[in-house]
Amino acid sequence: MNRQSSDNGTGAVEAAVAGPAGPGAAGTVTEFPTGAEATMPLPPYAPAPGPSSGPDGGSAVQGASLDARRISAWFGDRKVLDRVSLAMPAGRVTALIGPSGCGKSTFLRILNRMHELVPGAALAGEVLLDGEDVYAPGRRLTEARRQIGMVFQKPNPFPAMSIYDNVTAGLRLTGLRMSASDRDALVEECLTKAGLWREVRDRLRQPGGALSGGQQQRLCIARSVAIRPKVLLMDEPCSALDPTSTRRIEETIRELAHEVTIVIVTHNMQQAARVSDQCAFFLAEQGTPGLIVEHGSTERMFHSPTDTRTADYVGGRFG
Ligand SMILES: Nc1ncnc2c1ncn2[C@@H]1O[C@H](COP(=O)(O)OP(=O)(O)OP(=O)(O)O)[C@@H](O)[C@H]1O
Repeated sequence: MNRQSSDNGTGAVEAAVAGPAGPGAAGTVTEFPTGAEATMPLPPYAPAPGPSSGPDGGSAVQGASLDARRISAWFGDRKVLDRVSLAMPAGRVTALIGPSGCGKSTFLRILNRMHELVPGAALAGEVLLDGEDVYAPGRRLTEARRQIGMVFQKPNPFPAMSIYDNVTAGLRLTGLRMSASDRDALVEECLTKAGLWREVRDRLRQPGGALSGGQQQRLCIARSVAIRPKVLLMDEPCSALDPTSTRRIEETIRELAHEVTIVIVTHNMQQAARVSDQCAFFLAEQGTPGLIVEHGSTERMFHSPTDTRTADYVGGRFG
């Protein structure tokens, strides 16, 4: 099924998940929702469940499965992805790797319906979130973005807004009301999950823009987590950060993976090896649209890939 760019104005939403600076160079969006979509209520807030046991006695898998089927994408006449299929299991970290320009970010943006905000952009295929097509007719754009959050390359907190208000920004923009004590608990919970609570607990009323780059990125993660997404997309979330901040974010990713499905684009092969459970290797050869050459468990992709191009890429011989 072909789907042309369908933004209708209210669709220019990255919800609060994305924040004011938008996704960056390609398709920057800075508007917030208006009208009915702006006040779409969230489900009632409930404290996050504690660790639970699955049938095998281990932790129950949370998050949702995401299944991309035969995704093709165009910018104008130019096809940049060709029938890419990838299953991203619930509660796992999937890394998208590959050389620059092969369509990783485009694929990521298709997963939460951001691609369609770019003028002239089009796509074909299906994205199933726990079996339901996020592009189904009648399905709200904001609903997809609430369930599938996004963290960008460049940290984009609301700089003048307090740390506390940054975390709750998504709730207010989507119309959720909750008591002050529930809100306090949520802020602590989300900052803790993002690995930032101990560093900011005494200065929650200071502006988000006063934090370091790595702290700002963790604040953005806290903001995304606050609206309880089922999936968190991360587009090179550490590329603007120093090694210490990078390691801190990687720890956060591993901790969050217990409760949310994560899909991360990274150029850093060590990072892909450290944080992901499975990898998909994208490639666009000689001006052809990007496709997935190979995907599988991170262990296998790094130690016994079946395609020589994968071996060359993860081995640092090109890219
Ligand atoms: N807004 C846009 N308009 C037109 N073409 C675009 C746009 N965004 C991306 N492209 C093109 O689509 C192709 C895929 O780009 P994309 O950013 O998805 O690749 P990528 O693998 O994520 O690259 P990188 O690793 O450098 O971020 C590229 O050829 C790029 O030039």
